[in-house]
Amino acid sequence: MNTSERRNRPAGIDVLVVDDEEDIREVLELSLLRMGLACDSAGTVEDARRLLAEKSYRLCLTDMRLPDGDGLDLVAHIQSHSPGLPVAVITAFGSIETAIRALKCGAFDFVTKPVELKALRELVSHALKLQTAATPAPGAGGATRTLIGSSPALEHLRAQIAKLARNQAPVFIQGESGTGKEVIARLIHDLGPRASAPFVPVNCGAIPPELMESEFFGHRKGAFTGAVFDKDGLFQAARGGTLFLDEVADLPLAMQVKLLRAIQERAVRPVGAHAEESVDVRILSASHRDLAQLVAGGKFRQDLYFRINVITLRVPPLRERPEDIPELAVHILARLAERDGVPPHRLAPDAVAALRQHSFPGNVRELENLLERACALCDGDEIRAGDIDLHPTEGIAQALLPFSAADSFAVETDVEPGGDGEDERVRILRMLDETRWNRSEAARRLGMTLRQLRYRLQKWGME
Ligand SMILES: Nc1ncnc2c1ncn2[C@@H]1O[C@H](COP(=O)(O)OP(=O)(O)OP(=O)(O)O)[C@@H](O)[C@H]1O
Repeated sequence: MNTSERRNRPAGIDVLVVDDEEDIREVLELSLLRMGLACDSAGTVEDARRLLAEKSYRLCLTDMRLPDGDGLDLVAHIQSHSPGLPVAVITAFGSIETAIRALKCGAFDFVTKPVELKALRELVSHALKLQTAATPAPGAGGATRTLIGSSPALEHLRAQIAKLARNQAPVFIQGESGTGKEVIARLIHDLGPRASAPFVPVNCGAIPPELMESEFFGHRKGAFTGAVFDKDGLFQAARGGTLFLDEVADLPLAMQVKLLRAIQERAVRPVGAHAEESVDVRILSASHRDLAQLVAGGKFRQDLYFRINVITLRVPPLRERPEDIPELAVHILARLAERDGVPPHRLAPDAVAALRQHSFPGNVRELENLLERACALCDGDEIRAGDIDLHPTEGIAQALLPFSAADSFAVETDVEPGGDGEDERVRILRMLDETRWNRSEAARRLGMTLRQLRYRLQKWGME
């Protein structure tokens, strides 16, 4: 570092750089200084610990291999002594396993060697935003209240969400349909340093396979018939923010390979383009299916599974937390009332008791649908048990069951009899029956798009 650069050094110390190679420390310090950040540096875990005990920093950047330990020791130390301090690790090029281990230990992000200025800049920018991001304590008010419920399971989930919002690790959200996986993904985004950038949800099951590459990575004008303009893909749309891959298990194997590459390289190549463009996005994904089982059955790539599933968040079904039902119901009734411009309906005690006993295969979405119907059917502003139709098409579902099981042999489908997928099929068929096969209305009531519904019907050979 030359004298004039030393003179320009900002007053506070922002970053602790830990690397045993002096040249690398110098390069990092210089790069950070040019971003207006001052650094301290340490060459060993012990020196780093001493500095951490003496001063407070806004970011710690550590190499993995140090003479007296490794970067993970430091990540663990910071987790227990300064949990608010974001720590990022520098890993050797290609050693993705190490990066994943670091993320699992609580590192907020990683960069690979040789450290590119652009990647460093993005990392620093996210780390510094963490200091100002809205990160209420678990259980506190604020944004976490968009996730309704106070059961121990939900409080635990809320605490995990607050933690995960602070790092950049890919998270896989597993839970039955309608449990709130998208609500949770949004929260992780909203509470983190990417909150001011876009959150882009994509239903992987709803994109026709032949359009997938262009939808995800964009295309150049003339790349194929109909490509009359350059078009950005979902990765570009989520730049700086979060890409939420909902129903990730529905991705065809060919697309899984391309996605893995994009995630690993942090770069995409639009269809018809010659060069890759780098994209900085955090990947969150979700499915109601058991990805590990799909991997075992050869339907999901193991390498992609490990990449997107650094941390798994399990969302419990509503029947495992019936104590959340009254609170959710009040919230849903208030929302319906606001939508319709009327005072909210109240739930009579016998209605609450009936709801608490129901098994809710469709989870919170089913509760929403039940309450919407009950509001329309009840007299006055109180919903009584008799106004709630818990099994609107019970007989029909039973009649459909043998058909679903038999059909699953004839049609190439990933629905295993008795599995989650079959629950979904019964739910969809019930709704179609209830709406006299009005697909748009059924999709609306099921909380999915018409395209998503059509995709499922096509998959089951029913359209
Ligand atoms: N804890 C919750 N608090 C408030 N609303 C919730 C909660 N859980 C779910 N919901 C509501 O339930 C509906 C379904 O939630 P969401 O779409 O997030 O579920 P999902 O698990 O992603 O479903 P799917 O697997 O079918 O895509 C939404 O209207 C959402 O707002």
